[in-house]
Amino acid sequence: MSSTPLSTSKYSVILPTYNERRNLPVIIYLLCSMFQQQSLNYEIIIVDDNSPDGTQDVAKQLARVYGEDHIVLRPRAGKLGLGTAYVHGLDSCTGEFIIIMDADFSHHPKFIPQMIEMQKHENLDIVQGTRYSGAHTGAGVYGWNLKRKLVSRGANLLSSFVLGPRTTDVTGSFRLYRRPVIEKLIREVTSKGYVFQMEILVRARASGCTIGEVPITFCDRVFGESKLGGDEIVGYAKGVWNLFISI
Ligand SMILES: Nc1nc2c(ncn2[C@@H]2O[C@H](COP(=O)(O)OP(=O)(O)O[C@H]3O[C@H](CO)[C@@H](O)[C@H](O)[C@@H]3O)[C@@H](O)[C@H]2O)c(=O)[nH]1
Ligand SMILES: [Mg+2]
Repeated sequence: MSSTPLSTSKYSVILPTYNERRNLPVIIYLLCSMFQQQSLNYEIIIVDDNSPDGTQDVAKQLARVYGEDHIVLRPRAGKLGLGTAYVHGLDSCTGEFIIIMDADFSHHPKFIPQMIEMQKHENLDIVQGTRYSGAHTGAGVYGWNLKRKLVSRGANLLSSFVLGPRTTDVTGSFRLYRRPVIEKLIREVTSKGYVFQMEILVRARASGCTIGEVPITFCDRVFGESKLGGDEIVGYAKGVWNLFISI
């Protein structure tokens, strides 16, 4: 246990899950251990879209182990998309700060203290984990094939070129927000799927939010499969266009 807590604020993690039964126990263990070691006040909101693999049963067991004040299950009836999962989870958050991340260990909780530290030190609205800056720290993507790397780089280049958000990783979804900031931005966002991350960051820049970046390593999942399909890629391109004509 550290003697001086990093912060006295409460942190709410929104963890969207779809078929993450095998990943959930470990990510929850890593999150809870990190928050306890840092003496931070926290809750984890699991937004599960009725996963057929029984993710919700595992979530309920974890709530019994770690306490229902720390693990909150907010299920939905079916697979309704990643963007709307955050909107749904946000309604149940009680912390002053919101952390969004993936449940498949691609986003390691060890980076969260750095994100909190940077937010406090620079009094920022948003801190995002970036895979595309700070390569000397080991930041980057590990485990993706060339096609997936090109899709990710292409998506970032497209939005940088068209929308100029001036951050290095607009599609990444490991972020810390001040709660009022994400609550305001989320009301403006129209995307439902993976494109949500890019839209919210572009809108954040347009409305003058202060944004910091912490380099992160993104390792591809070990268990299960990515839910990113061709329709999400088409949806992304449409999202860039819609923002271009509306902002
Ligand atoms: N509730 C819910 N959760 C979902 C859904 N789709 C995906 N998820 C959850 O969202 C997280 C990310 O999904 P993955 O399928 O693992 O995404 P990825 O292909 O690894 O993509 C990652 O990189 C992208 C950019 O490069 C990111 O845009 C994306 O958010 C994610 O970080 C996982 O926890 C997954 O269970 C959905 O429709 N509903
Ligand atoms: Mg993943």
